[in-house]
Amino acid sequence: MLFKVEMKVTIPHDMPADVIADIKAREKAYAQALQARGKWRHLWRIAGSYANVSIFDVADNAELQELISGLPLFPYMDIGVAPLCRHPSSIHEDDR
Ligand SMILES: O=C(O)CC1=CCC(=O)O1
Repeated sequence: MLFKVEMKVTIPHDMPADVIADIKAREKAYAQALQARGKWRHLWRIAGSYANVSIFDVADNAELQELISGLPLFPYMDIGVAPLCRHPSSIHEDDR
C-alpha cells in the first residue's frame, strides 16, 4: 500500500546543538535504511521549509504507523498522511 506522508519539523528553540545533531544523524540513518529496504520510496524536501513529502510503500496502516513513530524526529513533527491508489492514466505499471 502506498501512502503520501508530509512531515513538518519544528525543533524546540532551547534544544542544545549537540542533541539536535545527534537526532538528525539518527534520523538520516533511519530514513536511509528504510529507503534501502524499499519502504520509503521517495523523499523530497519541500522547498523553502523544514518539511518533506514522502511516499511510503508498506503492507498496511499498522506498518506505516510503526515506521513513522520510530522516526527520531517524530516527537518534533506534524505529520499528514494520505492513502494513494493507481491513477487510471498512469503509465507506471508498478504504481499500486
Ligand atoms: O529533514 C526532514 O525533512 C526530516 C527528515 C526525514 C528523514 C530525514 O532524514 O530527515
